Parts: sequence; C-alpha cells; structure tokens
Amino acid sequence: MHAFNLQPERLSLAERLADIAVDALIDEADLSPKPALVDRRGNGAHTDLHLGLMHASALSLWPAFKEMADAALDCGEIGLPLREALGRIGREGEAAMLATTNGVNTHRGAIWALGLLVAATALEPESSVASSVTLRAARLALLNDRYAPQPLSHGAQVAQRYGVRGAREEAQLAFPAVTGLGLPQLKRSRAAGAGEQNARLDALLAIMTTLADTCVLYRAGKPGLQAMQQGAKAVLDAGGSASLGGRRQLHALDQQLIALNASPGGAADLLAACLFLDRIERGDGLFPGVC
Ligand SMILES: CC(C)(COP(=O)(O)OP(=O)(O)OC[C@H]1O[C@@H](n2cnc3c(N)ncnc32)[C@H](O)[C@@H]1O)[C@@H](O)C(=O)NCCC(=O)NCCS
Ligand SMILES: Nc1ncnc2c1ncn2[C@@H]1O[C@H](COP(=O)(O)OP(=O)(O)OP(=O)(O)O)[C@@H](O)[C@H]1O
Repeated sequence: MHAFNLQPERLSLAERLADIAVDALIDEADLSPKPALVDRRGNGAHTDLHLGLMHASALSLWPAFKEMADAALDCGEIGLPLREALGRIGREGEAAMLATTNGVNTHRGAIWALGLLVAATALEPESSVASSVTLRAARLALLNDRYAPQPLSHGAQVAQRYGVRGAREEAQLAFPAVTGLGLPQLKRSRAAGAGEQNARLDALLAIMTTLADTCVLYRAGKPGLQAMQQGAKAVLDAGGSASLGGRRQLHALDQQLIALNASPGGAADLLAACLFLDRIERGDGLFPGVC
C-alpha cells in the first residue's frame, strides 16, 4: 500500500523517504493477525489504542520524517549537528503524535527507529543495502544528544530492573533483530511462496523469537517475554503463518499474550523498520521511475 506517492517523480528525496516511512507504519498496523497487537481485527492487548488511531498517528509523523531526511541532506555527514537536529525533530514529532492521539503513545519506538533509518538513507541513497543503512543509523544512534531529556521511561525502568538491551541499544548495534532475523525471514518466506502477508507475519515472529521487548517486560515481566519468544518460535517451527499448524500456534500465541497483557510493541516497531528497509533495498518508491 502506498499512502502518498501517487506521482513519485514530482517528489523530493526527503518526501519520498517520508512516504516510505509512513507506508511502513501503516502496513505494520494493518498486518493481521498479529499477536496481541493492534491490527485489522481489533486492539489486541491494548485498551487505549485502535487501528484508526495508529493510522492517524502514522500520518501525523510525515512532516517529522521529511524534516529528518532534509536535515541529513543539509548536514551531509554523520556528526553531532545531525544527531542533535534529529533529536529535536524527533521530540517535535513525538509532540505531534501525542497531540493527534490525545496523549497516547502510539509510535514512540517507531519514531526513533524509522527516524534514524530515514536519515541514514538520505545521507547516501545509492548505498541502500540494509546492512549499510543500519550501520549509518547505528553511528548516529551512538552519538550523545546533549539536549535529550532523561525521563524514567518504561523502557529505562525495565532495562534497569532486568538488565536488558532496549530500543536505544538495538539501534546502536545496527538493528540486529531486523537485519539478522526479520529481513532474512521475510525473504525466506516469500521465496517459499508464503504470500506477502504471511511473509510479513513470519518476519514479525522471527523478530519476536529473541527480542528483549521492553513493552512486554514492562507489562508482563519475564514470564511474558518468555511466552512471546517461545510462542513465536513455535509458530515458525510449525511451518510459519502460511501453514495450518503455524496458524494454530499463532492463534494460541495471540490468546496467551492477550491474557498476559503482553503486547510486543517493540517487535512491531522493528517490523516497520524491516518493511522500510525492504523497500529501500529494492529501490521501490525511492528513485523516480523505479518500482
Ligand atoms: C530511544 C527511545 C526509544 C528511548 O527508549 P527507552 O528505552 O527510554 O524506552 P521508551 O519506553 O521510551 O520507548 C521504548 C519504545 O521502543 C520500542 N521497543 C521496546 N523494546 C525494544 C527493543 N528491544 N528494540 C527496539 N525497540 C524496542 C517500543 O515501541 C517502546 O515503546 C526514545 O524514547 C528516545 O529517547 N527518543 C529520543 C528522541 C530522539 O533522539 N529522536 C531522534 C530520532 S532519529
Ligand atoms: N500495531 C501495534 N500495536 C500496538 N503497539 C504498537 C503497534 N505498532 C507499534 N507499536 C509500539 O508499541 C508501543 C506501545 O506500547 P505500550 O502501550 O506498551 O507503550 P507504553 O509507552 O509503555 O504505554 P502505556 O502507558 O500504554 O503502557 C508504541 O511505542 C508503538 O511504537
């Protein structure tokens, strides 16, 4: 699905990157049936989120993604000026999101991951292999934004309590859950003829098999995280989302995670990052005339 780019040849690079980032968020939200997450069927484990809100939130972030790409084009290199510009734009994007959602956190993790990836792509659009883009994103994430507030976020609280790596570290390590698990699974499932929606579900599940998702840890502790990781592995071991056995396991995982209130929001953000990188690697919508 393409949210905006009906006439891609008329759009600037920054506008096309913002389109692809918003598309990735909308595709992630629409993908169904995702375990315990907001999707076309319902609200999963959430009481304060719904699909319309996820769509409105995704659309509200378009100006921030465009501005991040423009900042990367203006700065032209990885360094503190760009890192601090991205931090400022990211905080403004978060404010726009919260104004749209009436204060509900719909996409905080996604602004972080996709913002870095949008900027990293804009810096060198011809170098679009996922491992190159994520490496540039990691170099940005490693720089310390002097103006970043240090709130005791949910992620920071559970990272302290359980000693796990969260969203910040995932980016600083060049998104291993995406490049090592999500993207390879997406390609494997496509090659096996799973169909696009099943391949995307399999990519999400591959990410869930190992991620220390701080959303899950905050809401459901270690038992929730264990249920998420083991349940995702069980779906893939049973043949993935395209198989009958895999679908049964996926249904069971959905029920189990909802019962535990364990919504894998971090994995969902990384699926959006995975869909973004997949489009960038294929050049789909990035260069005028290429699709
Ligand atoms: C870096 C962020 C995500 C800090 O996260 P923190 O660990 O403090 O936790 P917080 O609870 O705020 O958000 C975590 C979010 O990340 C996602 N997430 C959870 N676990 C993981 C994980 N293991 N890996 C990746 N993402 C995850 C979830 O969606 C969750 O909502 C962000 O809140 C932040 O500080 N942003 C600063 C703004 C900025 O610099 N923007 C520039 C963008 S380029
Ligand atoms: N389809 C989705 N369904 C639910 N969450 C998603 C989805 N896609 C991404 N997310 C991510 O999950 C996070 C929301 O999870 P959660 O509600 O646990 O966050 P929180 O900030 O800890 O808020 P709360 O105060 O509600 O506990 C968002 O940051 C968002 O990026």
